Amino acid sequence: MVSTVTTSLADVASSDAALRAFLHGLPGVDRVGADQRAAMLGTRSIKTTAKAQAIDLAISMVDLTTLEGADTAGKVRAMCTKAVRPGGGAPKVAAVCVYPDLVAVAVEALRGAGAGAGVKVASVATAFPSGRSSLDVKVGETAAAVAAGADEIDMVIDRGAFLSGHYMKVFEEIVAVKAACGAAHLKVILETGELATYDNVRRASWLAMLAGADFIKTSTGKVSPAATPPVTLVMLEAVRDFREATGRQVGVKPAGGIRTTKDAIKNLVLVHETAGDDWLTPEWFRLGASSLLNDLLMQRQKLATGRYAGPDYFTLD
Ligand SMILES: O=C[C@H](O)COP(=O)(O)O
Repeated sequence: MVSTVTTSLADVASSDAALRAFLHGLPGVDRVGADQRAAMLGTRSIKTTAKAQAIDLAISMVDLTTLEGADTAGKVRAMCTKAVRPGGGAPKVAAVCVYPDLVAVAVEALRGAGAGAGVKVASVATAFPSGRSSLDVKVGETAAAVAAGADEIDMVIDRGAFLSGHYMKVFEEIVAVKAACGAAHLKVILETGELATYDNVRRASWLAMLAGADFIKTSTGKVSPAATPPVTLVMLEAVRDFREATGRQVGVKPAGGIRTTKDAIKNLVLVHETAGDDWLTPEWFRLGASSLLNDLLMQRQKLATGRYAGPDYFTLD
C-alpha cells in the first residue's frame, strides 16, 4: 500500500480526476475483518496497576466538551474549572471544546484558573455540526474563533460534497480553513456516521490528511453512530499508513458516545495495537466527550479506595 501511495502523492491533488483516482485506488477495507478485530481488541483485559495508569492517561487525553444550544458562560466556566482540577489529584484534561462564541469565556476562565496553562481551548467551527454554509462564512468563523484565543479548531467536512464525489471541493475547503487557523491546530471531523462505508472513512481520512489536517476526528456527537471502535480502527490505520508514506504524523480524535472508562480503555488498546505507542499521548490522541470524565473519575476513585464515591462526589457535566 505504501509504495502505491508514495508514487502518486506528489501530484495527487493536482486535479479532481487525480484526487478521485488516488482515493479510489486506496485498498478497500475488509469490513468483517475490521469489525472482528475491533471487537477482539475490545475484550482485552488489563491489570489493575495498568488500569490506574490507563485512567490517568485517558483523563489527560479528554477534550471536555459542551456543544449545546443552551450552553451558558457559567456552564463553560464551571467546565474549565473542572478541566484544570478534575478532583482527587487526577491530571488535567487536554482541552475544553466549545462553540465559537464561548471561546473568549473559556480562555478567560482558564487564565483565571492559573494552572490552566496546558489546557487548550478547542472550538468547533465551519457551521458545526452540519457544515452547511458558504466557504466565506466557514473561514470567517474559524478566523474569529482563533482571534478570540482558540488553540484548536474542530471543523466539519462537507459530507454532501464528499458523498457526491466532489472531493476537490472538500479538499479545498480544508486547505482554506487550515490557512485561517494560522498557528492553531486543525482537527477535521469526518462525521463517519454519515459516510456509509468504511471505505469512505478511509478515503475521507486520507483526503483530510492530504489537505493538511493536524488531527482527524470521527464525529460531531450529533449523529449516530458516532465513534464506534471499527471506525476508530480504520482511522488509526490511516494515520499509521499516512506517516509511513509521508513522514508526517497526524492525530486521531474519536468523539461522540464515549461515556465509560471501559470505552476509553478500549480506545487506548486500539491505539496501542493499530497505530502504535507514538500516538499514546494527548499530543496525538484525544477523546472527545461530554460526560466521560465523570466515569473516569469514579473508576479512579474506586481503584484507589475500593469504593465508588458516586456521581454526586464529582461535579456533573
Ligand atoms: O466532540 C465531542 C462530542 O460532541 C461529545 O459527544 P458526547 O456528548 O456523546 O460525549
